[in-house]
Amino acid sequence: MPTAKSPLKIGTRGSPLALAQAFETRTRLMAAHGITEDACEIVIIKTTGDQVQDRPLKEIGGKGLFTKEIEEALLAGAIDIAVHSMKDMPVAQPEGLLLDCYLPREDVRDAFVSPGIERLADLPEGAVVGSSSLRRRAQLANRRPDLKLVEFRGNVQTRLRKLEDGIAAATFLAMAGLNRLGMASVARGAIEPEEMLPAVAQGAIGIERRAADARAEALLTAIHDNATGERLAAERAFLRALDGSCETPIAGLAMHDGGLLWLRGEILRPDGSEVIRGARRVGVADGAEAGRDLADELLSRAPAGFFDWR
Ligand SMILES: NCc1[nH]cc(CCC(=O)O)c1CC(=O)O
Repeated sequence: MPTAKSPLKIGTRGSPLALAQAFETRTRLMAAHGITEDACEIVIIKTTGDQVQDRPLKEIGGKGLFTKEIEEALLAGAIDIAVHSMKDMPVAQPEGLLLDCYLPREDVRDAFVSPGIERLADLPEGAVVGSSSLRRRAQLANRRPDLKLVEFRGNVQTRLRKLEDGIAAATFLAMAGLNRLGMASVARGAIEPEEMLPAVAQGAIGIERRAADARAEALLTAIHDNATGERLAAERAFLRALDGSCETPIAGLAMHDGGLLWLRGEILRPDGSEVIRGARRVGVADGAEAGRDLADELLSRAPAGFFDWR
């Protein structure tokens, strides 16, 4: 058990959303184990993704822009557990680390954010929308080739200011992040998965640890949400089989449905000119296999050159 003398060190990025997720993790650990706040110390770690604010992330390149420094701190023993947005996590972890604890998942949907327009469908012909997400950009270009897409980065406040300044008529954020920041009122509404399939693992928080750390394992087992684990096993296997990362226009969502796991996935050309969709319904324990199988199917249906952007 962590004590005030040897507290559990919880590593996190310093952004408001990352901190909210770290605090939620600490609260759950305290409730599950009857430990006090000073037995769980929050340690802020600056990552490459945090340092570069002026360029689209895909230009910086490389996987794990928000995770590399945190995983190094875990391996070095500077922290004991690391709290992550699973959406930003590479599909495989470095040797010696394990990522097998998930908190109950938040809203998986994307939010439609606009000062003047009620719904995505109400955007006028040729409207300017801001997003730096390859997935959202490709999905929007596919549904609404008339829209003009501009790059949009920065935290929620920065993006809202850009909207107020008239740089774009609308933007998109994860509902989960807005909910965790107590900012759900910023969203005009949530976009249903049928209209915009979310990113793999959107809305899920994962907690990583050293594989050999028995204390961390025992602490995390008590707060793990099994249903979220089953869904992410399917979604992440799908992404892994596509060799995807946050640099690729891929969407995937698994939901429990009538005792089964229902996995939907799609891959897009970055310019949105083509989308390939598929789905599987399998037993809850077979999600990973279904994810790989669905990825194989979509890849086999993709015409030559579909992945030229890789
Ligand atoms: N790529 C940034 C990122 N990573 C996780 C979230 C939101 C929270 C989540 O999906 O769990 C966001 C911001 C966004 O897409 O609005």
